[in-house]
Amino acid sequence: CNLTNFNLTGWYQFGPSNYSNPGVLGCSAGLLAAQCERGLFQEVFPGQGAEEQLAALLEPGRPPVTAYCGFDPTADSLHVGHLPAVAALLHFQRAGHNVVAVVGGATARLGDPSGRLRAREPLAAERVRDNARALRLCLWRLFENHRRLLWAGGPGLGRAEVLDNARWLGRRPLLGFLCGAGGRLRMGTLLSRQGCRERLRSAEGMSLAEFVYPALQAYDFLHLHRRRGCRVQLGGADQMGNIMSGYELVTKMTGTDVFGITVPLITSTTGDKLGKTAGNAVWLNRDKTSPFELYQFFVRQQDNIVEKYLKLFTFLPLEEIAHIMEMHAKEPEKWGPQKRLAAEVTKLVHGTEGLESAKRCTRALYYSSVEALEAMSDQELQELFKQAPSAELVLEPGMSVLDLCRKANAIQDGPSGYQKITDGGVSVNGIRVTNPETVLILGQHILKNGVSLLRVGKKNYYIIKWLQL
Ligand SMILES: Nc1ncnc2c1ncn2[C@@H]1O[C@H](COP(=O)(O)OP(=O)(O)OP(=O)(O)O)[C@@H](O)[C@H]1O
Ligand SMILES: N[C@@H](Cc1ccc(O)cc1)C(=O)O
Repeated sequence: CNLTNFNLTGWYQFGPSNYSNPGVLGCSAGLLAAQCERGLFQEVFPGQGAEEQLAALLEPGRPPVTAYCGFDPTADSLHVGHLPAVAALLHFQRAGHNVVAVVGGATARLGDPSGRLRAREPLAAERVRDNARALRLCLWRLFENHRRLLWAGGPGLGRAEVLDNARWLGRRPLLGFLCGAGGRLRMGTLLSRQGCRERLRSAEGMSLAEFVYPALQAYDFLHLHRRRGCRVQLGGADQMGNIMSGYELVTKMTGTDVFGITVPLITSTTGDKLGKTAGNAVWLNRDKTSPFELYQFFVRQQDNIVEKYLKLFTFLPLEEIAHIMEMHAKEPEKWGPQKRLAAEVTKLVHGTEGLESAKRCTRALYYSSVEALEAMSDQELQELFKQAPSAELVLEPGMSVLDLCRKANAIQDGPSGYQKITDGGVSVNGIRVTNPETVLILGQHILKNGVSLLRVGKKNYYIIKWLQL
């Protein structure tokens, strides 16, 4: 974290992580230091100069500041890689500041070249419009879930807004833009940014549309500064170049000091940035990644990363995270930090309902809970079906457990499959069946919601959906 340059005594004067309790401390002075401690802030711009000004700006008792972060609708959902940027906005909000999430309905048409070796596939206007709508809803859900379920502080939470930059960029005539903002941004500076230099050197080069992308993002900052008094832009580490262009434009056109803060990039175990480009996105919309899958993604995190993720993705106080980790050292087999991480993130993303659903699916699939399976909605069953081999079968009169196992392709044909059952290797809805000829009974082998959970061996689960019951 590059915040070591900061006058930390200034930041810490009310205690580093106590800003989330404004009733007691009324404090945002610890905001940046606290987020730095959480590993949430990577760099601040303009480095040295920001030290005193930003400290003064966020001083307790001063009017709230507005911070923004943009998300391009290049897909119809946000993903886990976006969560640190969203969490950074939410931490500003928790410290009493106002936040704006901008959906890039205009910028997505051009495609941000930052950190990319190749241009994005162009997206049709209609597709961008649909994606933008989905992203707006997704962002609102995050703000709302956070406010309702993760904020216990009563009043004191700043305002949150979701805006689409198509509202202002879409209406801006080219000539007006070039004569205004275009006249202030310098070619030399734009060309010298690392992302631009790399792309110009590459075989593919760079289109004019991509080249002007940072200028449009810079214009967003200016627009939000004028309309909302926005002083801070947040973004992933790959956004620093664009944020610097915004800084240049706002300071030149208004003479006001503004700031940029980046969050670290979340990478996969193979080191790729988690997201659409690397094709490893874990989505935040239920139709793409179910609450259960999201929950399982976090439950599966290794010990060496889970503390970092608790700090980044949850709003638990650092002391509580330290306690969770101490308990984990004593009882590692309980996977306590992983489960807490998964629960907190699932609650933020899908609300209490989503968390219940994720736990229900987990109990049904990994703990053979018949009650959980029986309580499932059609949507949950479909989501669960994606996770385990499944079969849709029609119940025929006199159908036996052996028939069921064969039709579901759960055992081999011939004597070895038969023996698997007689050896006690098969259970239906959690009850072991050792007689292969046992006839299936409604309400016992087939649950009220027309489903059976078949287990073969220790870990092989099959979900059966009975048709035409
Ligand atoms: N894996 C990640 N870790 C941290 N921040 C991220 C990650 N992915 C995206 N972001 C940040 O989220 C914001 C919006 O990103 P955007 O939706 O435009 O995706 P992107 O950066 O183009 O990534 P991709 O298209 O590969 O998913 C940016 O500030 C970006 O830096
Ligand atoms: N350029 C950002 C998205 C963004 C769009 C508009 C903005 O004003 C800010 C950020 C990205 O691709 O990640």
